[in-house]
Amino acid sequence: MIVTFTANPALDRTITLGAALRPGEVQTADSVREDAGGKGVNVSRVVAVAGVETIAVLPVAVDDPYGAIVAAAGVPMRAVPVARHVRTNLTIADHEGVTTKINLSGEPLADADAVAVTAAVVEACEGARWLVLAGSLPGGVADSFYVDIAEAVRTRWGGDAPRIAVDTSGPALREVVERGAADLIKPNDEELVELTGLALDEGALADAVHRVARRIVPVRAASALVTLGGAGAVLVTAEGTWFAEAPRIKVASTVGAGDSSLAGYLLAEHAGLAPAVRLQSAIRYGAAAASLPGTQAPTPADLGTGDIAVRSL
Ligand SMILES: Nc1ncnc2c1ncn2[C@@H]1O[C@H](COP(=O)(O)OP(=O)(O)OP(=O)(O)O)[C@@H](O)[C@H]1O
Ligand SMILES: O=P(O)(O)OC[C@@]1(O)O[C@H](CO)[C@@H](O)[C@@H]1O
Repeated sequence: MIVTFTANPALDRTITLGAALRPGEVQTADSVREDAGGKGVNVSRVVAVAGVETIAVLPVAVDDPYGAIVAAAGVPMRAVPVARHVRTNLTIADHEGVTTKINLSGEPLADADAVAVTAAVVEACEGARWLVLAGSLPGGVADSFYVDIAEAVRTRWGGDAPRIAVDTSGPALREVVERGAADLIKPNDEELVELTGLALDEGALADAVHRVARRIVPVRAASALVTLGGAGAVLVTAEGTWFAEAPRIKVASTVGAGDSSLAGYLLAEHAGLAPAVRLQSAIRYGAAAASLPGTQAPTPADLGTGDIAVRSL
């Protein structure tokens, strides 16, 4: 079972244009769609459609329509009633799949609600193999919120605690890494640069990612899946480093591609597959997500069948 926790969920509204985005002008959209988003929800959606047990723990006000949208999407959920309402994030995808995303911070989470969601995550982790802590933190909680949750889970479940994957950014990611709280982190290249303060040499991107990520793995995080958009992804563990290029696809919307990669990695790990195969699964799921509109979750049937070459670095 894979438990996810999304501290700051989002309703994702995606507007698709039949032309390039022209800032400052009035344009007519081709279509609009809404998906229950937020990084952990996206991971749970992919895991659920792949037939693996999952539960998405979410702070959702009782009168917030977001809860019903998650349920309608078929994502098993543990909704923790809170005072705040879920934000709406906007994506504009142009005719070539170029994606402009505007995220809101959302309302702050009250102290008592933060205590309630922490307790719900701890309880949901009984018997789980992985806990995924994902997305930005809402206002009102400390930058160490994910670290505090990880500690609460490990204190409660001891040797039976799930392994913990974290996909966040900025100060929340820094706390997780400085405190060595994660078994797996999933930064993209920009987040890795922000985290380490080190630049990536564009000429040999995968080798540069390997060098920079080695400053963190395995001492500050047991492993890292660093996604590089259309350039692929690098997996760094104590045992080795592997790089795989992404397949060429027609991009519809890259929103949620990173979450699908993480889900693909975890599904392969859950199935007991080797690191290189986990990386291939991450790449396939990420590429499938990028080829689908909005924040649509890829199913196993959406995955490409072409060879994904993996290189050991
Ligand atoms: N243009 C693309 N072509 C092919 N595959 C892509 C493309 N963009 C993304 N992918 C796939 O998705 C994975 C994750 O993409 P990316 O690094 O952009 O994630 P991210 O920045 O975490 O995204 P998000 O936060 O929106 O989920 C890549 O490793 C790759 O496998
Ligand atoms: O503001 P955060 O929490 O960092 O990111 C939120 C978000 O952009 O992440 C998902 C894509 O990864 C979307 O469903 C959602 O809108």
